Amino acid sequence: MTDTEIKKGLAGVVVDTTAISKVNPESNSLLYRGYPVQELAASQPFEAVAYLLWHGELPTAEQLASFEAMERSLRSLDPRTFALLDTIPSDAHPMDIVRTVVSQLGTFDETLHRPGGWTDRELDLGRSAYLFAQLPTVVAAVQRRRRGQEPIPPRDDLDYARNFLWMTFGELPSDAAVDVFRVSMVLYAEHSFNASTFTARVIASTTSDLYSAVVGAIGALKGPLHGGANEAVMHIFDEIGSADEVGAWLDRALAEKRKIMGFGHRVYKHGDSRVPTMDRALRVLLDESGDTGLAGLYETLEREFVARKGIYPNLDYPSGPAYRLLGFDTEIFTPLFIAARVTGWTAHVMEQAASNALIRPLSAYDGVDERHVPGA
Ligand SMILES: CC(=O)SCCNC(=O)CCNC(=O)[C@H](O)C(C)(C)COP(=O)(O)OP(=O)(O)OC[C@H]1O[C@@H](n2cnc3c(N)ncnc32)[C@H](O)[C@@H]1OP(=O)(O)O
Ligand SMILES: O=C([O-])CC(=O)C(=O)O
Repeated sequence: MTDTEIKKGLAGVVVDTTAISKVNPESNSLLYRGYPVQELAASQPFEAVAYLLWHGELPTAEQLASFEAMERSLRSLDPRTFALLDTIPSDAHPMDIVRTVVSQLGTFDETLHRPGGWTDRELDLGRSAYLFAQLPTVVAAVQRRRRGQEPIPPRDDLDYARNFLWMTFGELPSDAAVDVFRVSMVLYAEHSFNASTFTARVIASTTSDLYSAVVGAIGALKGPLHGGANEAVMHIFDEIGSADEVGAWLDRALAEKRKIMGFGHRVYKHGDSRVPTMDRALRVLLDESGDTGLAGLYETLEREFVARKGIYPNLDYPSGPAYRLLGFDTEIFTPLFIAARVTGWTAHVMEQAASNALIRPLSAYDGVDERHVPGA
């Protein structure tokens, strides 16, 4: 061992600068390119937020129209993607399926077939738009396949949020419900150096390509300590059953030292900046559905856990029940997070490339002392 101070999990370590988002735990705020996320969630289509993250400015009306037209033109899946989906076990986890498809999309990109141009910004903007447009079609197809349903082709008369829901369910919910979905996408889009974004930046730092960075980021997002928590929240709800059971369930879970999914955060210690906005959005769906059982469970678990531990919900806590009320399978919740976060990941890949240094920290060795192979 050396005397070097080890920051396990890189907690509190500042590894680089970023101009993409600012997470401020003191003021409980989150800015995308300087704009409070709440203002973006209240006013912007998700397409405009993607554009903002990549370009640094909100689009003009003309820029938005041209970006939307491009996005709509890139939505259809290649027949080879359907063929790939047919080879994957139908009960494979949707995160693994989406990760595999993104990997395949990288192989379709002929600009990557030879070294050179792997980190070109103009090409990366095109690749980012392509993934942004393809992921809803992929996730919707994966959701439908789980239910034994045929995929529904994209509709270029619908915006991102409406088209996503249309391709998944073959019908559109109320405008209020569509808006809840749009808000969730905006809130999930970006969050500085979280584990999956950092993974993407590590991969980009080797001057590898953007698809490889996104595939790695998906792997990091899958874990329940990170993005997988929105799925895990609903497993916990299903395990508890009803509000009446919360107290006894929580006592048992805490005695067993279980982590309660959807609570806690590495950076925010007084609550997640995005939760009030997502909580209001969830309440729209709870009111629409009249599901008092789910509302009671959601409120009681939060109240009882905060009272016992003083640890607050993160974004995954209200998002889980919101996605259930929108009609998605629990295992599709984290793929929805992928579709949103691909905007932030790719913005970070381009930022890393623009000012690159190979990311390669040190470790302190604590294994056995030097020894020798007998007879060598
Ligand atoms: C979009 C996102 O990725 S947000 C995060 C989503 N993840 C989750 O919701 C999973 C549940 N939460 C957690 O596991 C943690 O809060 C994390 C991983 C998110 C952040 O954790 P860290 O900053 O590493 O803190 P750490 O896990 O060390 O927790 C500190 C203490 O609070 C406790 N704690 C933190 N979160 C929780 C929780 N959800 N349930 C129970 N105890 C918790 C820990 O057990 C630990 O207690 P101890 O000091 O007595 O050992
Ligand atoms: O910032 C983090 O560590 C996790 C998180 O909330 C996110 O990625 O949205």
